[in-house]
Amino acid sequence: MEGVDYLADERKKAQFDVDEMKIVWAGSRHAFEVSDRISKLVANDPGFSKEERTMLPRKELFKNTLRKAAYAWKLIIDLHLSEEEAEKLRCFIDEPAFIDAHWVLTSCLTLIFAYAKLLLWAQRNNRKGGCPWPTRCKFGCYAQTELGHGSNVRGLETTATFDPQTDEFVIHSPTLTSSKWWPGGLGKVSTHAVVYARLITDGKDHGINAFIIQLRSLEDHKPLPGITIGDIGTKFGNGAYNTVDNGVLRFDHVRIPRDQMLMSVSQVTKVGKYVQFDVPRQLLYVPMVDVRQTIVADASTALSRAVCIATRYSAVRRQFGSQNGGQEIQVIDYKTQQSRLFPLLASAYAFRFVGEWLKRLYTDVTQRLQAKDFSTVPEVHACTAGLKSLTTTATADGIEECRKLCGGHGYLCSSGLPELFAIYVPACTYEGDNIVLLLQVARYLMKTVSQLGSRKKPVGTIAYMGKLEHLMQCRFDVEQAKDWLKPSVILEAFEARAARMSVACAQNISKFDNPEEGFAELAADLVEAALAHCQLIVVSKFIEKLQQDIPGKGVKQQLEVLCGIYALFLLHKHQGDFLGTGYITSKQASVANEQLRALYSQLRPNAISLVDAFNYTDHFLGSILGRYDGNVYPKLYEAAWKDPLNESDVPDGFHEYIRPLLKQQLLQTARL
Ligand SMILES: CCCCCCCC/C=C\CCCCCCCC(=O)SCCNC(=O)CCNC(=O)[C@H](O)C(C)(C)COP(=O)(O)OP(=O)(O)OC[C@H]1O[C@@H](n2cnc3c(N)ncnc32)[C@H](O)[C@@H]1OP(=O)(O)O
Ligand SMILES: Cc1cc2nc3c(=O)[nH]c(=O)nc-3n(C[C@H](O)[C@H](O)[C@H](O)COP(=O)(O)OP(=O)(O)OC[C@H]3O[C@@H](n4cnc5c(N)ncnc54)[C@H](O)[C@@H]3O)c2cc1C
Repeated sequence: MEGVDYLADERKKAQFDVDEMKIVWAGSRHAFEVSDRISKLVANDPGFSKEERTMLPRKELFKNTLRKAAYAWKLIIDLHLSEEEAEKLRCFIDEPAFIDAHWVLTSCLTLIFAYAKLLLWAQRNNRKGGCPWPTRCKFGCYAQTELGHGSNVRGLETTATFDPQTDEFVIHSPTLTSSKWWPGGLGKVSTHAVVYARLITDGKDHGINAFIIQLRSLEDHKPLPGITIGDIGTKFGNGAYNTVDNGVLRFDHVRIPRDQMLMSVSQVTKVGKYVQFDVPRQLLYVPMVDVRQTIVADASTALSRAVCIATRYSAVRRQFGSQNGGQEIQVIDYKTQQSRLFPLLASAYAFRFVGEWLKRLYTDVTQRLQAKDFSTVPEVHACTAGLKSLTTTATADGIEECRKLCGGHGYLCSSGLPELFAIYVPACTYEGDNIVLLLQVARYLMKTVSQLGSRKKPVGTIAYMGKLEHLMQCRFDVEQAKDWLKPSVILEAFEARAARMSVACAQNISKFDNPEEGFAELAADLVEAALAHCQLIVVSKFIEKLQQDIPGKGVKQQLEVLCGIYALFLLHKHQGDFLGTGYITSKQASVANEQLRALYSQLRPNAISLVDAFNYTDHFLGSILGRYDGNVYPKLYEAAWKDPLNESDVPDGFHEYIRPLLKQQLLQTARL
């Protein structure tokens, strides 16, 4: 750090050991050390500068991303980086790129490999020789979505028709709407793709299956015969996701060998016989579970960045209240600022811990899959779908709230917030639209409720439904604000609310003759019930985290404050649910709010140190408002002069467009 630390006084107020909190945030001492080392490596390397990103035209921007990707790849090899270090490098370079897919591919970390490894899981049984999936000197992408269909995977139109004469599949795009549309890395870079298409043998449609298809020549990079590919166009925001070549792809009767079908759930034999394996068909969807859990883990990173910027700037920014010529009030001291900012800070920590937990749950399911145990797939699907939806919606909204919390300056690209928002907001859509995903959770909840009478006992995140009788009747019976700090009280409140909302939906659905009709009619209520269930998971995983041994002076106490804020903020925001289901009275809700305000006051002196614990470099934050040293105004002023518009005092176009107008005005004035 250079120069004066304008936030030094704030840092002195901390009531906890910040270095120990950094380790809690990173997940372990080892994870902290790797992150710390790699983030500094990136920050100190001018090859990874992001300064001009929002000012570059698309073509230059894209080429610059290619350069960074190649440079990063060279570093990985030259420095012998491990998979873990390479993944951190990807994260701290902080530029969405085709390379993300490439990394997954070659280092077991990237998206495509995540998909391919699961799909290939059963393929070993029917395939001898090498895997067709590219491993070296090739790039891959995941081509599922089409122009006409994204959410409705069963509605995809691309066909893969088996030709037993040649032992090949013929891949075809029969309509305009069957064009693959959106895959990242497809438009300009990928040489191969995992393509989802309808499998047809002997005139019979067997539904969606996955195929590995080479798209471009490995010699001159041109599309192979019968293949049309391009970029789908500029996306929302300057810089932002425009570093990625999301693409369009069409096939005109392209032939591929039979063994390039990923035969995880079914197989086509040489004579064209379709064989369905004794595994659930949903296995085809499990790869989406993989990426969704990664997205949950990433949400806390995006939200914490925005919160770090808004918190530091809120301590630097002063408005009103100057007395006797003294300083004005720091905006962070306004209760309204606290009530908007601190729940987001608490959410960042909450999402961190639920992300860690979800990773463990996912690792468990992958191990079970290897052992052909499919019993936990529905729960993991519901958890990843629901938490992906909850965390990405809250993070996208949270980034935008942080922009507003920074007032006018938050709207400048140099605040880092507009680009962060533009890059992040599609997370609410990709890998499953958030509403569509919550409806999946709702289906799981309705199924659970309908099976309650049977011998099947609810377990895992749905175990609370096992005590439904109690949860439907219990009442919150304490009156003091501090009672709201007891984990058992908070947990029961969230369990009772979630259970009652699910049961109410199930009862309303049962009034319809056709349950599907009931489900469709009550979809909006079902989404709310699903959200209540997901919020319960986040709250309960935060509480579980606090039951662990957490070393470091005051660290656990700070986490307790954050957990209380997260839970009570949700309770306040969704008061209608808690009151409507009859678990609490309006007096108790107002007492909870009193407690929430007290927690904000407890958090206030620690706010800056709690965001310091994220250990982000100024490079990663990419924000003048969020600078570690708080030296905001001189740097904002300096940055303005770097804008291309300020290269000359007289702008291009002056002589053509401004001068004639000025002259005209002068003439008119003269006539008057
Ligand atoms: C790029 C590099 C990344 C680098 C590394 C990673 C870092 C990541 C971080 C950040 C960068 C991310 C970059 C962006 C990446 C974006 C990629 C994409 O967007 S790829 C497209 C995704 N497309 C969707 O997600 C479609 C959404 N639609 C669906 O998932 C399904 O179609 C769905 C769920 C809506 C089903 O619809 P139905 O009703 O037609 O379903 P039926 O096919 O009949 O199956 C229903 C049964 O299957 C189960 N099911 C559904 N989905 C499941 C799943 N995923 N797993 C297990 N079971 C599932 C259900 O529970 C149900 O089960 P029962 O019948 O009730 O027992
Ligand atoms: C940046 C980005 C990257 C992407 N990368 C890839 C990629 O690499 N590979 C790939 O294959 N795809 C990719 N996608 C596509 C992405 O997965 C889809 O856009 C996503 O699954 C949503 O599908 P959709 O576009 O069809 O939305 P739609 O389903 O058309 O959604 C439109 C609206 O309809 C609503 N809706 C839809 N169905 C229902 C329902 N049943 N009930 C209630 N409401 C409903 C939605 O909530 C939404 O409001 C990417 C998308 C983006 C934005």
